[in-house]
Amino acid sequence: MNTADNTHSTTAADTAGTPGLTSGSAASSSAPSGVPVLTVRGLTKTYGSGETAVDAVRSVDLDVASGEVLLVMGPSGSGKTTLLLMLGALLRPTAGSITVTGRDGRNVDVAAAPEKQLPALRSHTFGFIFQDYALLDALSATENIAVAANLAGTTGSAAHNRATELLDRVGLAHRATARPSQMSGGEQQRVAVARALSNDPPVLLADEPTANLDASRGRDLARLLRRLADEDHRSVVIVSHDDRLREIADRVLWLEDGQFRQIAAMAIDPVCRMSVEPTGAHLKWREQTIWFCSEGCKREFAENPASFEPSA
Ligand SMILES: Nc1ncnc2c1ncn2[C@@H]1O[C@H](COP(=O)(O)OP(=O)(O)OP(=O)(O)O)[C@@H](O)[C@H]1O
Repeated sequence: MNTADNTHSTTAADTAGTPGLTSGSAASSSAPSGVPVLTVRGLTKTYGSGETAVDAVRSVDLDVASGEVLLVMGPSGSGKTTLLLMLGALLRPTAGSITVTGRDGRNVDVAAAPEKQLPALRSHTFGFIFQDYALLDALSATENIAVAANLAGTTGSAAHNRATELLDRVGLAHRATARPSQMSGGEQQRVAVARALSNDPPVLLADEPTANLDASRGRDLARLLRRLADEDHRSVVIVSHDDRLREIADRVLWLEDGQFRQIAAMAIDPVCRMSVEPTGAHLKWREQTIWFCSEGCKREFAENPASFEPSA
């Protein structure tokens, strides 16, 4: 990651920070060097109207480069899912443009595309990864991927071969005939990643992909996403609360009230590793202020601070 031509203004190294301390870099939604694949301007989504209107995303600008892993974090209700759904042409924006460059080099404004073009646009441009995997339990791992390949126009033995190849790529060749209910959460999410790759999309969009995985499986999944960006030059956009994903991100952006804000104001709870606002539970330790998401994490830290040191 962070190869020489990836001179992002906010890098994983910048934002990893010391647990409990605010990180030092400002969030940047501007383009890193590299070929832009997604260019977003003035993106806005308002749900409802009149007195009950909710401005979920407010005039957001964003560029995502080829091969870049972008992590969007933020509190619950800040607009992360709304943003991701709009990027993937699953939700119409109220205003703004989303220009995506396809594998053929052509630019399409997803926000302005006619409704009848959207299914084809989605299936050739985006791969989706969801928190709950969204696999069909009546089908085997191979069949789940082959069905997605079918929808993107690859049929018969070609679809089966593609599914087999992708299962191998995510390290699950030996689970080809297993059904989702026979697999662990980590395995199911890997199948979901393979399915997302079935149409060879330039952009992968992931909504809380590690939320249901334990620490080690979450890390494995994060590394897999990083590898797909590096090896295939895919852009990967992840929205998540999971601080572990910072390790593989080229940039971390903080969304709050539908707008990107300075990430410098955030701290990392050293116990649960969540990003937290430096406004609630805290204590002084070794002349530093350590911030927590809750009194529970603060208590846990106070009982044995040394075990939560960065190197622990
Ligand atoms: N279909 C909808 N109709 C009306 N309001 C909605 C709808 N979907 C989301 N909202 C509102 O839009 C805002 C942003 O919601 P969104 O789900 O995008 O946030 P989020 O950051 O993904 O939250 P979380 O982290 O809890 O998933 C919230 O105030 C939410 O209540």
